[in-house]
Amino acid sequence: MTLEIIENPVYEKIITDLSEQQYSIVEDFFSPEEVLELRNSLLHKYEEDNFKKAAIGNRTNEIIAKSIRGDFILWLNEAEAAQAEKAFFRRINDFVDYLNRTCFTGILHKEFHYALYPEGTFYKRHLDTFQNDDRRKLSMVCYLNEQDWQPEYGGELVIYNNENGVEVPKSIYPFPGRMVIFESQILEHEVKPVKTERLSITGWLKTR
Ligand SMILES: O=C(O)CCC(=O)C(=O)O
Ligand SMILES: [Fe+2]
Repeated sequence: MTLEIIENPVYEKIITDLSEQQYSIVEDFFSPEEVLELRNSLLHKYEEDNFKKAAIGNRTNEIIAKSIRGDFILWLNEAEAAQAEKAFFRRINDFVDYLNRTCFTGILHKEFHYALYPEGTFYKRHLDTFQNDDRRKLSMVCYLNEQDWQPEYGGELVIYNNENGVEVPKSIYPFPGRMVIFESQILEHEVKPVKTERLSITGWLKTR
């Protein structure tokens, strides 16, 4: 067995960004084909009525709060994943393995869901660990919108970064294939109202 780590430039960029600014944006975590397959899989499952209104709080404290978030979600089960999601989890597992080996992050678990924001919906400013879950270490969001997504469609993710005691909001448009990774315990963020349906896959890497 070899313990050699082959350096991965995309993962290295994420690790550097996270240590310098607590978030990272990468455009090429997945290939355009993988993004398209995930998008098609999401839409297929949504048409089959498998999504449910997202809740606030953890699973024992499910209060549907439309005034806070308006998205519909479907939790993914790795063991029962179809083709597109299998490839997705392979890449995620490879990334987790890399993180654990190079940074000793101690990621043991993960959870991911598809999300669909219908026109007019949003997700108010929050911290992902408010869901009574302090095991969440890193939040990951990959956007599955169509190629021609325009800034005027809204739906930008705004991350509230703190630079030397000053809050600096950072707007990130949900362009297809774009992946945003950030420290779940540190960065508050929100999804601005969308003017057209917005698709993504979102999840958390957890320490225990
Ligand atoms: O879709 C996004 O850009 C962020 C979603 C989010 O903040 C969440 O699901 O907790
Ligand atoms: Fe969030």
